[in-house]
Amino acid sequence: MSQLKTISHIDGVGVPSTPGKFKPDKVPPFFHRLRWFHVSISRLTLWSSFFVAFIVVYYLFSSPSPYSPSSSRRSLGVSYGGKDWERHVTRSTRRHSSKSGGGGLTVLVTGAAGFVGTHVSIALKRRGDGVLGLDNFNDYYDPSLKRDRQKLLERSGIFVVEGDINNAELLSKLFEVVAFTHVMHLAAQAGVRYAMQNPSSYVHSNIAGFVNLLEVWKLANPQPAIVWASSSSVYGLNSKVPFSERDRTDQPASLYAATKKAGEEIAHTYNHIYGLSITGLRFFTVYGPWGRPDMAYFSFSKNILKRKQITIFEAPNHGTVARDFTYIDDILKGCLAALDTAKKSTGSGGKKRGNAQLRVFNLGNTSPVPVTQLVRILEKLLKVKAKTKVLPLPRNGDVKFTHANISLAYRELGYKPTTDLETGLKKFVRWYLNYYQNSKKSSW
Ligand SMILES: O=C(O)[C@H]1O[C@H](OP(=O)(O)OP(=O)(O)OC[C@H]2O[C@@H](n3ccc(=O)[nH]c3=O)[C@H](O)[C@@H]2O)[C@H](O)[C@@H](O)[C@@H]1O
Repeated sequence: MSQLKTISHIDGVGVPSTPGKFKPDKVPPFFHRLRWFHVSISRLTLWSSFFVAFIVVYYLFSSPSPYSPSSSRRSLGVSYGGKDWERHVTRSTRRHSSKSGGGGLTVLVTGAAGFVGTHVSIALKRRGDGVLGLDNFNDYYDPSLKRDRQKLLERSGIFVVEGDINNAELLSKLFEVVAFTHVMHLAAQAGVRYAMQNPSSYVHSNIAGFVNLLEVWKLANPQPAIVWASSSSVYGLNSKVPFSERDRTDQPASLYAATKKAGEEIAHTYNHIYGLSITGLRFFTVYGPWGRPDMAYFSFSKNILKRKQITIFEAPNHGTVARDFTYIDDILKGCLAALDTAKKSTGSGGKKRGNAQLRVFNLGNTSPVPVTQLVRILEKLLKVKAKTKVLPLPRNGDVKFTHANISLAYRELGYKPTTDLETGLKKFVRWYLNYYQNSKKSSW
């Protein structure tokens, strides 16, 4: 009876509109079954609605509004925020005074799981500075190498926030939680030749990402002092050697170089309008342990060991292609010196309060080495003869040579590279064999 009531109350179908014509006692069994079926469907619908409502309410109350700052969030597929997250961030940025005189900086390192980023972060932490890493762990090259670098960072007490430099909300949150005194901005789309394949990734990271960071830094209070990675590639087709910071940089030979050059101009703008202290470092073909698999010294080593052919580019008329290869430890010293000599930004809350420092330095080795010589050294260290093929230098952004004049960096930063290519490659090869062969990891 209650079943019948339910049917008539919720579901009008099957209830006669004309009373008297319908005699429930004489309903055939088929109609009973039909009614029972309707009851079940209605109950199912009711309970499903309750269930859906419950899920919606639960979601609304458990996941905080994206506009509430002290909450846990998911953005670009990465979670951040919340008490636990903040505890990691705060612990990582705690300073420890040290005998070496360090320990005075609180640094955000973007691209911390990258090659230079890992080395710089660990060096800062070791001397007592507070360090927080930021990295999006993209797959431009094998992300497992980045994850292994992250483990190294974690062992040194450095927390790496997983996120993109284009995520303004995340960046603002970081500056809300920590009063960073400095930023070492190394996150970028690297690689000269890859720009032909994926041009937008260069615009996304090296231009849009950089502007996004600057927009956050200009508003930060205190504004941090910024040191960032430019590139020797800005010299482009410049033929005057060695390259000096005063030389022209308006002839980039690749989109990569153009985005780095654009970064230098953008840095000028933010320094001029907002009083941000900014130092650009023009790195010259940096190499060493935990390096980048897309670079020639790294991929040559892999292919030589696998007895695969490598391609060596040559300039027109069998001309030599050479690079001012610079060892990571020397670059590292230049980075720390740039941070230590960086003056404070002068603005706050988006307002400039005075002129701020704006610098650009070459960080090279001052002794270019032909790529053929790089291969000879690797053959000797790996004890394997390389199978080589010589091709003309492709028109995809490569330049014939690079050669740094480092007198300005020497004067202002005390920068003095001490590692020749063979010594540096010896250290790289030792690391490479240990990392890939002894640990049985598959190489990139
Ligand atoms: O100094 C810099 O600013 C730049 O240094 C490197 O760029 P690159 O010097 O081209 O370094 P590699 O890709 O390792 O190439 C080194 C040399 O090997 C040559 N090469 C490369 C690849 C190859 O298959 N064959 C070959 O002969 C290149 O022409 C170049 O002369 C980095 O990849 C850039 O991210 C960085 O900004």
